[in-house]
Amino acid sequence: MTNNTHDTVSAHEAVYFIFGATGDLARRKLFPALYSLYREGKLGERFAIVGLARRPRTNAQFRDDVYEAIKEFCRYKPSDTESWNAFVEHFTYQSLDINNVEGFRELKVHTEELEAKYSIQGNRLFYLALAPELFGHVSRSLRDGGMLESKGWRHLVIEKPFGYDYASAEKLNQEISEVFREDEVYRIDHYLGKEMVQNIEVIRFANAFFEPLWNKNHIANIQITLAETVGVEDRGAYYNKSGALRDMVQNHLMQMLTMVAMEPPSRLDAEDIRDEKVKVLRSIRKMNSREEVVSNVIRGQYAPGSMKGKELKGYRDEDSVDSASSTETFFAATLYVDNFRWAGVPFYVRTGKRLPVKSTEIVIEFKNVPNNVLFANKQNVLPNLLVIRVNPMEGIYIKLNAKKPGNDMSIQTVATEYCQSCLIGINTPEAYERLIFDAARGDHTYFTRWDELAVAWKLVDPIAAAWKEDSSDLQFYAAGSWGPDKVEQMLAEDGYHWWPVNGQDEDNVIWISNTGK
Ligand SMILES: NC(=O)C1=CN([C@@H]2O[C@H](COP(=O)(O)OP(=O)(O)OC[C@H]3O[C@@H](n4cnc5c(N)ncnc54)[C@H](OP(=O)(O)O)[C@@H]3O)[C@@H](O)[C@H]2O)C=CC1
Ligand SMILES: O=C1O[C@H](COP(=O)(O)O)[C@@H](O)[C@H](O)[C@H]1O
Repeated sequence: MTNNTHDTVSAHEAVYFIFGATGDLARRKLFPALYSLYREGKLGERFAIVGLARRPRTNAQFRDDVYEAIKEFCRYKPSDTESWNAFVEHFTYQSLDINNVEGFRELKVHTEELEAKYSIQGNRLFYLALAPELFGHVSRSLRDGGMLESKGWRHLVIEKPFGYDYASAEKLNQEISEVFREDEVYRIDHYLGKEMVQNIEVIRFANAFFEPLWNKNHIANIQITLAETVGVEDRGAYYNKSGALRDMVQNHLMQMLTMVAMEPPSRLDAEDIRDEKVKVLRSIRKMNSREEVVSNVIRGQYAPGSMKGKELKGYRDEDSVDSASSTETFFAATLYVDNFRWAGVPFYVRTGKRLPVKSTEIVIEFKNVPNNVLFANKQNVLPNLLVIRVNPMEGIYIKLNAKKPGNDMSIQTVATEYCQSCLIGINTPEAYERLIFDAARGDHTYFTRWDELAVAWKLVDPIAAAWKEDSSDLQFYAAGSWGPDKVEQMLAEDGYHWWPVNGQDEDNVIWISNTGK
């Protein structure tokens, strides 16, 4: 946590401004997250939520929208009328174009009324669920409209994507930093709000038997998979400019890699943790030429295919996608972290849309024992694995070798699993709940600092530039498959293979698990 972290008890006593309150993110994620926080007592009663967007809405209409959103997307369903009304009366709506400074002056008057009504001491959280090109405008209008003149704190929460490349991200950051200090800015990467991503620190730093092995001497390779079954849905216009590299790799994938690879921070403090993460990003080997990109990265695009018997169209046939698009919907790469701990250890990463399962997993494959007498007997000794299941199933398992009961030395793989989702059910806090809560209490730990973002862009920019030169390396894969064939080869060349994800499993494994399997 940063030094300016607020007391958790009073942190939620604030006015929350949702810019983009009529949009998809507000509906699917933000209103449900706020309701869950409320139901769990984390918002208290001294708070107000102001929805802002251009289209006209009365307070009553807005509250109806919030109701529908929560009914559809929240892990808690709206309670009885009395309790529901007690919650929703905290919501008001103002029609506002972010370019209209006069509208911000009206907002200031409205805000002061709300602060008086709920005894809020001037704490203001501005959540920008808007297109990134509007971030700079909003920041200026907030300042010019007098919205930053309050005696409490002001926190700016910004959605991804933060820029399109390093140059645009830097410009955006410059615009924001004319108005807000870095410690007032909370850049969302919702993967950092996921339970199991945060759990990486505990798994690593609270278990005596992992940390001594967590290095090149004992780890053969690390595999990170972010597989999605969905296609681009109705986001073709955005996605076609972004592709998997900017949509998933520059942010979510890099963030997970840094959590796995970072040095233990000396304190569990936001700045110490983020310092360690930046060091990892700086150590990732850059690809400086098209040749290096082509030999280390595979990009793919889904072609027509099928999943669970359903025919699926190819990416180029999706709405708002151009029919000759070379945008990648799949990315796989071998990355190296060139530092003492990880020298020579391949980090195999892959992400894609229209893959057979929805699953985010991190696999740590340990090296085989140095002198395995059992190998001589052609025994099937598999490497030990630690698997962190991030999404949608949450949990961890380790795979070990044990003797099969009997007279010979046959070997049996045993997997011991902690399935968190099986224990807690699907009602675990959503990433957005944690992140809104942390942003209110001033904890930056799970938000990306500017220097992290800058280095991440500098890593992916050369890849994008190499791809722009020529698209001959783009591979097609059938929707519903595991991506281009070359992806298996990428590991096979190093003598490895991708471990199955999402509970797909090999024969001959005994599970000891709280799933009951
Ligand atoms: N949707 C999602 O799941 C995710 C979204 N994001 C990011 O969140 C942000 C918002 O996304 P999303 O909700 O999907 O986008 P939408 O297009 O659904 O919503 C955009 C919102 O911005 C408002 N808006 C647009 N122009 C103005 C303006 N000039 N003044 C005031 N309000 C304006 C719109 O309302 P109106 O037209 O009424 O003005 C609308 O409420 C984007 O940066 C996106 O990349 C990130 C991760 C996931
Ligand atoms: O940020 C994004 O993430 C989602 C995947 O998130 P998850 O929590 O469902 O794993 C992805 O579908 C989307 O394209 C991307 O913008």
